[in-house]
Amino acid sequence: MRDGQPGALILLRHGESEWNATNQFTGWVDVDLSPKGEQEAAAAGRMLAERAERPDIVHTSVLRRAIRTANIALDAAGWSWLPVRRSWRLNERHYGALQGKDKKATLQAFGEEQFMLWRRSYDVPPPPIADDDPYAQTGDPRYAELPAELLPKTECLKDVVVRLLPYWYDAIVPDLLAGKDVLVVAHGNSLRALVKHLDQMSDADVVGLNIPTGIPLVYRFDATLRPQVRGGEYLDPEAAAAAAAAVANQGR
Ligand SMILES: O=C(O)[C@H](O)COP(=O)(O)O
Repeated sequence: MRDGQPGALILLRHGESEWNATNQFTGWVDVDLSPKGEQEAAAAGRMLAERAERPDIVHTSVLRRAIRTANIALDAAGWSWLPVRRSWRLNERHYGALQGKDKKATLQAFGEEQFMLWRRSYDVPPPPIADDDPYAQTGDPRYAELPAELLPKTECLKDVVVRLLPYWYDAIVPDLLAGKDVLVVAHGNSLRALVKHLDQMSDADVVGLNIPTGIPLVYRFDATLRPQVRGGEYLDPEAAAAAAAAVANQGR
């Protein structure tokens, strides 16, 4: 918390999930952290305690890999008592009919161009998931109050920007402008959407942006909420660069 200037924003992608480890498209499927992911979450918490502002409030998606990452990191930092809010608007991008599919097999079946269009293009969503697909969210009680037209069956990154921004402006920006430091624990593509917005990246440039698991990324702002450093500052920049390159190469 600080006087007269916006608080800091700390972004944290969940630790490695079970399906990151097995290289499967995940999206809204509610997989757990892998043992390595639990370790990454604890290490992120220790890094935060040593090198970052203590947040005044924490936000997570409603997916357990983000929720558990936040819990483990906060516990490791000694901050388990912090208030936490959750929203589906911070969820991973819905990966449509690709949810559950092996990334390498998908690359081999559809080729590099189509694979990368689905993974990284700004406005081409994967095919929609069928309601009776075992990896669809049909009947999931956590989305029961969402009107059917808001519950996605697939999303491109542009769709994520559109559903994320109301939460950004209504739930996060007021705290930042009040000088509070905010931790957001979310996902590779929901954080890509947020970083695109913060850095005013072009649709073309965001294609090359990859967010590593478990390494806190800190944004500090000027009075008009423009980032002081474009792209923010990773607390472990070398590890972040290596891990982001590994994310970019998934499937190969
Ligand atoms: O949902 C997923 O599969 C991952 O969390 C993000 O995957 P991507 O890096 O292939 O978009």
